[in-house]
Amino acid sequence: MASKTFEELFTELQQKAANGDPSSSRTAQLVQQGVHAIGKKVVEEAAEVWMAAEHESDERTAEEISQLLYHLQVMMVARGLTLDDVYAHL
Ligand SMILES: N=c1c2ncn([C@@H]3O[C@H](COP(=O)(O)OP(=O)(O)OP(=O)(O)O)[C@@H](O)[C@H]3O)c2ncn1[C@@H]1O[C@H](COP(=O)(O)O)[C@@H](O)[C@H]1O
Repeated sequence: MASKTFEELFTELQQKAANGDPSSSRTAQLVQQGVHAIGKKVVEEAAEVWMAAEHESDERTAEEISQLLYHLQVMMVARGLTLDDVYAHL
């Protein structure tokens, strides 16, 4: 059972970006650093997904995918995109 849905996480991240303290919120910290820093994390996490899928367990692969999805959501928030903006292309 998921502890939160993709949509619930996105709403939480929008709130953290708007009101969060960068000293305690990873999201607020990343948004403050900007799209260049967030982009580097997206690429890093994508590579970790690839390596986990080829060489590690299902659990580790799922964990890396969750971290990639988190950083993609942070990028969306930093760019002011909504979930609907992305869903329109799915
Ligand atoms: N789902 C996540 C999540 N997934 C991944 N991460 C971050 O991504 C990191 C994983 O990347 P790495 O393995 O590269 O970790 P790292 O080496 O410590 O990262 P760097 O300092 O090198 O960038 C974790 O340490 C977290 O900082 C997340 N940070 C927050 N969330 C959720 O986002 C919500 C808001 O969190 P805060 O903004 O921190 O309040 C909460 O529900 C959190 O559970």
